Amino acid sequence: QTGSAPNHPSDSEDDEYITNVSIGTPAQVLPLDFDTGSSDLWVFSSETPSSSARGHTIYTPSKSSTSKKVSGASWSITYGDNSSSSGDVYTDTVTIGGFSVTGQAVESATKVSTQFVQDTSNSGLVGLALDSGNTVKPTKQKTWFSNASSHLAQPVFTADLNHQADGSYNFGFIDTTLASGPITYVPISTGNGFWEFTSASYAIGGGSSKKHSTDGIADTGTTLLLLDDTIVDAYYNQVESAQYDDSQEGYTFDCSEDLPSFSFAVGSSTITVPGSLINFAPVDGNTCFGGLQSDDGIGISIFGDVAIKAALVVFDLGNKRLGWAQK
Ligand SMILES: CSC[C@H](NC(=O)[C@H](Cc1ccccc1)OC(=O)N1CCC(N)CC1)C(=O)N[C@@H](CC1CCCCC1)[C@@H](O)Cn1ccccc1=O
Repeated sequence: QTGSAPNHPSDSEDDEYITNVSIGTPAQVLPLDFDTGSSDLWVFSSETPSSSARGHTIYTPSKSSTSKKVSGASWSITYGDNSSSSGDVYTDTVTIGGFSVTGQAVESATKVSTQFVQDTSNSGLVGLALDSGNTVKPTKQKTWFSNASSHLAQPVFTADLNHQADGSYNFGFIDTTLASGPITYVPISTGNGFWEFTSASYAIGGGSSKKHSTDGIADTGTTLLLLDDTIVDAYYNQVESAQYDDSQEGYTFDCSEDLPSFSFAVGSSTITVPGSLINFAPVDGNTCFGGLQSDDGIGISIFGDVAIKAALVVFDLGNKRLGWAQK
């Protein structure tokens, strides 16, 4: 058994990637943001204050014949960008790309932070990190992929994200035709509950590769590529008009500049992010914001959408490994 669902960028900046998910009986279809950096499936619902839910599609458990309230359960999550949400928990049938999981924990939001209220491109998140990161108390719940994996042809899923174009999340199979190069696998460390791996070196443009160990996570829920300051400073040193813009809290440069590519090691291979993907978005006039920025010393680097867009990424739970193939 397999599943295949299209995704699309939420806006002209590729800020998020949205996939339609069916919840309940009859199906209630919500646009959700798949996040391999967290482990809760939560939705705007009939329990979300209507002033907060305006502009969002909501899940109404009472309209689903297969919903069950998980008595005494609650959840609460705060993300890296300080957005947050919390609420109570139901189980229901959740179908993604034609593959159904029954008894999936669907976390219903009774509170959402301003960022979520304002971001009407999604009606919640599907967490696809490891189960250990789930926030439901008193009993942790499993992710949709964890519940699905034992029934899928293979315990794997792939992320294919594209700049201003549709992509896919495939479950239970790997469509190698989505990639231009071979898949290189690296082991993940599961201690923090993320798809966490180590990259041994990087290169800027056609330059020589520099040994630099990066401990990072593959995170579809993060827009940018966030790496150590030394790497980021070295990169923008190669961009003539680049400067650190305090108000934007990141490097900006003249939009007309040709940006160098950025390559990072995956095992004995490398993935190259073209400069065009690092010219992330205009901020004003002809000043543009970079898709490669500092990880602010948060102790872990984040290979977010800017990096994932350059590759087909294989999340292999069965073998506890991550696969990267150039696109
Ligand atoms: C340094 S983690 C920052 C990251 N949030 C972003 O990447 C947001 C995404 C976004 C874009 C547009 C509108 C709304 C939200 O976008 C920016 O912050 N941007 C994009 C636009 C740029 N101009 C400025 C910088 C983040 O918390 N991700 C988490 C998932 C997000 C939460 C917010 C909603 C979307 C999904 C998550 O995987 C990060 N995680 C990873 C590991 C552990 C904990 C953790 O929490």
